[in-house]
Amino acid sequence: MLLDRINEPGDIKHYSVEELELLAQEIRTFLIEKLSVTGGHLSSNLGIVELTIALHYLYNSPVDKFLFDVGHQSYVHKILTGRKDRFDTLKKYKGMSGFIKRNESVHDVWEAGHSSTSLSAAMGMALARDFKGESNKVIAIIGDGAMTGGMALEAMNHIGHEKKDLMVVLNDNEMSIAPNVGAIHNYLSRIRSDKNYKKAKGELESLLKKIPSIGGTLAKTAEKVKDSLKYMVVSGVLFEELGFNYIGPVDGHNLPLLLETFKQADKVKGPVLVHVITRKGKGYLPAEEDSHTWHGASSYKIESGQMAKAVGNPMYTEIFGNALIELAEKDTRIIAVTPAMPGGSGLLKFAKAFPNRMIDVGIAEEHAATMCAAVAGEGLKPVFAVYSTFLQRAYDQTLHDICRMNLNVIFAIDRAGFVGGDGETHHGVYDIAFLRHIPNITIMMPKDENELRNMMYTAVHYDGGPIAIRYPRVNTRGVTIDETMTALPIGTWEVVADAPSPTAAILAIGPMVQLAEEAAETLKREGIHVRVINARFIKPLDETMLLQLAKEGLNLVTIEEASVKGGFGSSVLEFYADRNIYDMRVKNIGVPDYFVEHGSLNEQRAEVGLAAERIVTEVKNLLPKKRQRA
Ligand SMILES: Cc1ncc(C[n+]2csc(CCOP(=O)(O)OP(=O)(O)O)c2C)c(N)n1
Ligand SMILES: CC(=O)[C@@H](O)[C@H](O)COP(=O)(O)O
Ligand SMILES: [Mg+2]
Repeated sequence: MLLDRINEPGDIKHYSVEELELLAQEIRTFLIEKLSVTGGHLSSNLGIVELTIALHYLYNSPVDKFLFDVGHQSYVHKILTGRKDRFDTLKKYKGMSGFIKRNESVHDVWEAGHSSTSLSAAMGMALARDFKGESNKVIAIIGDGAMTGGMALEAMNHIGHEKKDLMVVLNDNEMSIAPNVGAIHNYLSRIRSDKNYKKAKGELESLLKKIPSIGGTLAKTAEKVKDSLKYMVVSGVLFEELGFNYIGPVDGHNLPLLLETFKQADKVKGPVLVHVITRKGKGYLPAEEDSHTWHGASSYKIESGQMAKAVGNPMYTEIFGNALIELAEKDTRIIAVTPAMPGGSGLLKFAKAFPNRMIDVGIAEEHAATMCAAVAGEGLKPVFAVYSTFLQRAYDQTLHDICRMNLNVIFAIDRAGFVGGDGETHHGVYDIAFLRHIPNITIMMPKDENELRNMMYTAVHYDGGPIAIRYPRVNTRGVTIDETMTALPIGTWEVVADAPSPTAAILAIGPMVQLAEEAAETLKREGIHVRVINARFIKPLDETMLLQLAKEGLNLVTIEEASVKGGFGSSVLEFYADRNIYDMRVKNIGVPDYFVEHGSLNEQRAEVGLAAERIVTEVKNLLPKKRQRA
């Protein structure tokens, strides 16, 4: 196999085009085999095989810089840069990352995970290169979905102004995760059908030449018509107007054509955009026909080496999607908004039930947030469904446009906590810290699926301003679903376990409540009695309960699967400090101040000490010294 002989990009430089095409077939087979065991971003990587081979064949990584936008489609790059033998560890603990990782290879020059950063980075690398008087290539590989991200447009605006030598390869497969949306997508679609334009233009010219005498005048008029037609359809005029040299569209699976195209592009001075048309999932029919389902690891489950459609227990996401349908049936004010994640956010069924009430804005979290503010300002009930990590993009819009005007936006924050295989770029562990200090916002987290439903009911019937529900990327607790949903009194916590004279109280949020209950059982067996509190409102705190705990003189342990710095636990400390209550002994357990890498959820929790055993230890550490010795 050709693949066996590849340990670095230079190993393919002497291959013939026929051998490169054979290599592409081998890589596709390799990807399907490996990912049928490990999972991963299958369809995006199957679609970028020839393109990645062509780039490594023509250019010299790492001197020439390859910047993969998002980085989920960098498996072929990893294969060609000496990591094919690590694919059994893909997204595994201490194994190979599913994204570009600088500490993995010198060929990995720009990390991502969040979309639309590659063009800004390419501009930065070109700027630095020119300052240093170097002459390497800077090549950003960005998908049509990522191109809808605001950062990409900001960068293009600047690149077109500076006119530095750099290349943008637009990998256009008409798909984001779901089918791509937006005016840019529509524009690209028109270019993709460019052959129609060429045909129309040719026919128009030959027709005019046949008309004697007036033909000339008509031709001039027609020229204007043709030019206006050009401004509607012709390939790349949008990019040309932004200062790029546009080349394309070109078939991204035709290796000889790709090689020739890039050779042409190399002759161009200034920024050049090569528009490559690919098919997401190419080479694996189920993924070609339904690249949405086969986009990411959570979309399919591996069974006996074969890939099967998504199976498994419902996650909180499914409970959210079903409950939103129930609520929307009764409340026509409800509008669901997603930034390009309808599937991952559990809104596909909602979209079927209410086609005009599910709005996919593309990869545009900032826009989504401010749009929701305006929708709420007009008296409707926008539900902004967004992963915690991607909400980081909309911090200012949340503060400046939603909370400051105190508008009734509902935040459905999914993937709150560790996410497992996607690792540090995707963990939802900072939203408590970056939201709880903003005035007017209410933040909740359910301990189980019934509480999630009740929180959604609470949020829909709450008109006191912005309200957020955060829930994790884990299976639900499997409790029996109560058909009825009820409102929770804002700012009230729930005692889930108690004892006659507890020595301590454990304040837990979300899935940590279950760990706290387990810890309480263990402590009870050792004669140490504690109260377990489901601190289901992260903001506002249950001040009555906090003052009662102080009155009883209980030690406190707080636990959250979120940044301990600035998290829920620190808000408890602030509460007591603000009231000059200093004799409370409080221990905060949470995610420490470093980035936790990819692995399984359990491995990540174990690494940072989110475990019942840790709670037991911390409760004991807070006991009076004499009791600790007992
Ligand atoms: C800021 C941000 N929002 C959402 C996502 C989730 N996401 C990951 S890949 C992707 C689609 C990217 O589409 P495209 O760039 O066309 O790449 P393709 O998978 O089609 O090759 C999305 C929405 C993200 N990574 N970053
Ligand atoms: C690359 C990216 O950002 C998404 O594909 C993400 O990996 C989806 O995560 P889930 O699998 O949790 O939906
Ligand atoms: Mg795409």
